[in-house]
Amino acid sequence: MCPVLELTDVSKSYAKSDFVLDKVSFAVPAGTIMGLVGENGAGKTTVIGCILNTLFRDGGTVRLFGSELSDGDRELRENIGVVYDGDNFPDHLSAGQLADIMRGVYRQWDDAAFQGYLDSFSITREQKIKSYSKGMTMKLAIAAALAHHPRLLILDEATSGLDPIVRDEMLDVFLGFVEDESHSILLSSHITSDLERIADHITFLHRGKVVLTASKDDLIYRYAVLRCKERQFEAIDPKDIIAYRKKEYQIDVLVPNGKEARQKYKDVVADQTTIDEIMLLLVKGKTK
Ligand SMILES: Nc1ncnc2c1ncn2[C@@H]1O[C@H](COP(=O)(O)OP(=O)(O)OP(=O)(O)O)[C@@H](O)[C@H]1O
Repeated sequence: MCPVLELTDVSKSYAKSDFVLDKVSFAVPAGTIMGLVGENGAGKTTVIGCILNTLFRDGGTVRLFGSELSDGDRELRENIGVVYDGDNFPDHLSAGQLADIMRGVYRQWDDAAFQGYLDSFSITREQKIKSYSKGMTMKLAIAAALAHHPRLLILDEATSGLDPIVRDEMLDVFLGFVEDESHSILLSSHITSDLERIADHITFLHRGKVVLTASKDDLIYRYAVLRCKERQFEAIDPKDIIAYRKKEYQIDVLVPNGKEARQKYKDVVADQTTIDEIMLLLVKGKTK
């Protein structure tokens, strides 16, 4: 089966900005959740804009469900649900009024499903969005994105700003969504604990480039960080080093296979790592 979403060498620059999105490639297979992480300004929102054609790409291709999205492509758009961190809808509307609009936008709009989400999120049809809390705003956006039965959900920092309880609830909704193996999610987030909980794969962006893309289980259970003294560091084969960071008393070295490294470099401590630590090493560290 072809990936639900596939980016190949997607590039983008902005006028009056040094930032360049540089040949970004990754794929999101059906039934999986891809986490997109990177420092502020790494290019996550730009990637999402290029996927949705809201930004003009300088080069590269984006394939959704095996086809390229064009501006008037209603069929493909029906199959994508999008949730942004900020304002998703005009705030003078109520959830009920939003449903009336969405019914005209999406052929697949399912009012019963929308009502089901509203009920489970404790949102009434009458209350105006302007009086919502941040959590309610996000829940409404997620309900609206899911109610037209998309196959791909794109979430740009959709869980940031939510308290741990609401976040946990939303993560369960996302996991429920991908139980259908034709569904997928691309989720950009700073909250790496969320990604550790739900992502199947993680793509790390740094200064507009993909610096690493791997399965979450590999990142957590296969990759490792070696804690080295200078002389131990010098003995490490550069081919084994993804990134390293010199600290006051030790050098942390990210390697792709902790088990192999433990056998090869017997006197070095090799720790299991976290998405946060990997991101720090990729962003603040160096490559050999
Ligand atoms: N319209 C624009 N014109 C010029 N530069 C822009 C524009 N939009 C974004 N940029 C620049 O592109 C870079 C990437 O921004 P982008 O919003 O994609 O990053 P991000 O990873 O989503 O960041 P954050 O985590 O802070 O939301 C930044 O340096 C930003 O200033």
